[in-house]
Amino acid sequence: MEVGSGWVMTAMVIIMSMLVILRWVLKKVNWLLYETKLGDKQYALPPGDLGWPFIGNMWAFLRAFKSSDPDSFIGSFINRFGRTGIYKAFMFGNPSVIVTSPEACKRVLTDDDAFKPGWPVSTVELIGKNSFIGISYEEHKRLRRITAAAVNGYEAMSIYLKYIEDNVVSSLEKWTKMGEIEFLTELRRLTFKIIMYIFLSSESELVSDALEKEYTALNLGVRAMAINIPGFAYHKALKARKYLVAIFQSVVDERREQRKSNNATKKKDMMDALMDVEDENGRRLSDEEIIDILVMYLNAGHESSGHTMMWATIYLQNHPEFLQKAKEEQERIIRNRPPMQKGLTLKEFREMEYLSKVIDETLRVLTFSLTAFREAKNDVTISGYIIPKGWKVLVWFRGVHLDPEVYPNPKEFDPSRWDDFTPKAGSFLPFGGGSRLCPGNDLAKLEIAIFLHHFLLNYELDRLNPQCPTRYLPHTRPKDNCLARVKKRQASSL
Ligand code: HEM
Repeated sequence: MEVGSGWVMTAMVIIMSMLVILRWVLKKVNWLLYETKLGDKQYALPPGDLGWPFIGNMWAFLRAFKSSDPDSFIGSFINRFGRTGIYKAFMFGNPSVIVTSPEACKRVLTDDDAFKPGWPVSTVELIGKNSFIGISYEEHKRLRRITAAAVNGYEAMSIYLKYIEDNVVSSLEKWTKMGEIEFLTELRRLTFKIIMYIFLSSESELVSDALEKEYTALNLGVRAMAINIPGFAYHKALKARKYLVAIFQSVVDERREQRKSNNATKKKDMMDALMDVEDENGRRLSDEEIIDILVMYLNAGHESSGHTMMWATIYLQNHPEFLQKAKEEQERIIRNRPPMQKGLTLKEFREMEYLSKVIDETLRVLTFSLTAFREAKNDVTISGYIIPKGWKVLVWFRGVHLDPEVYPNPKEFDPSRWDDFTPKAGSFLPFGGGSRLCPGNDLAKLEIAIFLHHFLLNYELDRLNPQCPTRYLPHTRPKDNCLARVKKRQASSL
């Protein structure tokens, strides 16, 4: 009996030792594959670890972002390697460096000589190789100049203000009659309708709703593992892209026909601008190029604004004192309005000082765009560490916005932190920075402000599950998409 248990013990010790050795060996695979070949430079890499073979740190990333504490992912780097603000890791299939300090983020976003876009291949497949994340530096510069002016700036905003306001007002009114709604889903439909109008002059709700559904599937795939097998999110996303491309192709065909028949009375929209643009050799954009730009812009231009509107509403409702202050400002704007004026003006939008702080604070706490991807064009030194040529760089916006050393008590929603406070360079990046700064930032803020203006004055949100847990992938949202009733605000309900 005693001899038998001795054997069992020995076998267990051997198995345990083998497991420990196996773990050690596996942990060294990525180091062997990616670090040793750097020679002496490997010693100047930032601190961190490249995780397991193939999956790298993705398991840890997904585990954290599927839990209630997504920041435990970066937290584990800080705990293990200190607050260096720059860590090596293996993300989305590539050896990478994650930057989380304002200085490093700013440098990566603004140094176009050292960095180029570095989105995962799977993302480029879904958004399009001719979209801004797949084209050359020069081509990006040219297409950006043409498209950005049409969505941002004073002129564009004054053109779209009335359309946005009319649709906000009618949507809010409609929602009060719909009973229980997924507030987020409805906001996304609203913002999608607006961006469809700006780009395609389309007002068809049927087309708009059908496309928006496909975008939901597309976005689920963007943040998922790139497994192209039926049933997986990435596979569904590829199918959604195919469908979107087919629809946009028919829109392009139809527009080309219209233009042939010289329908000159129609207003010019972004589609016309894209069809008219010529490079220095007189070359025009192909259908594929136009379609990829549309796929990208229509996606970027609605998800983010819809989510931000929802969170601003939730945060305000959770803080009656801030809601009251924001409401009073909007009431003041209405009181000071000339009697004959109908609807908001850009001047009034600029006077919404407190609301602007509410929006900035929402953008910070939410950080809709978790990260942006770049790639080092050469060996680059940041904060004394080397980022080797070809390695990906993840600009971790969320890390900057929720860093207690940059924003005390960072998870607390507090618009007053913006009183007499100008964030130092690189520490407030909701729209990114540098040559790829979001071209829709003004438009997004305008949409959100118009929505909050009308919501605060006349409505309230009655959530069915106010304690509903939050999901962080693909974007931060309540699990139930904010199931709620939108009600007319009673005079005494504050
Ligand atoms: C709250 C709303 C929004 C947020 C938080 C947001 C955030 C961002 C961020 C962080 C980037 C930078 C990505 C990078 O550096 O690689 C970006 C880029 C972009 N955004 Fe937005 N965005 C918003 C609204 C919009 C709107 C309304 C539009 C369209 C009208 C838009 C169109 C784009 C495009 C086309 C890019 C790529 C720019 C380039 O690569 O040059 N975004 N956005």
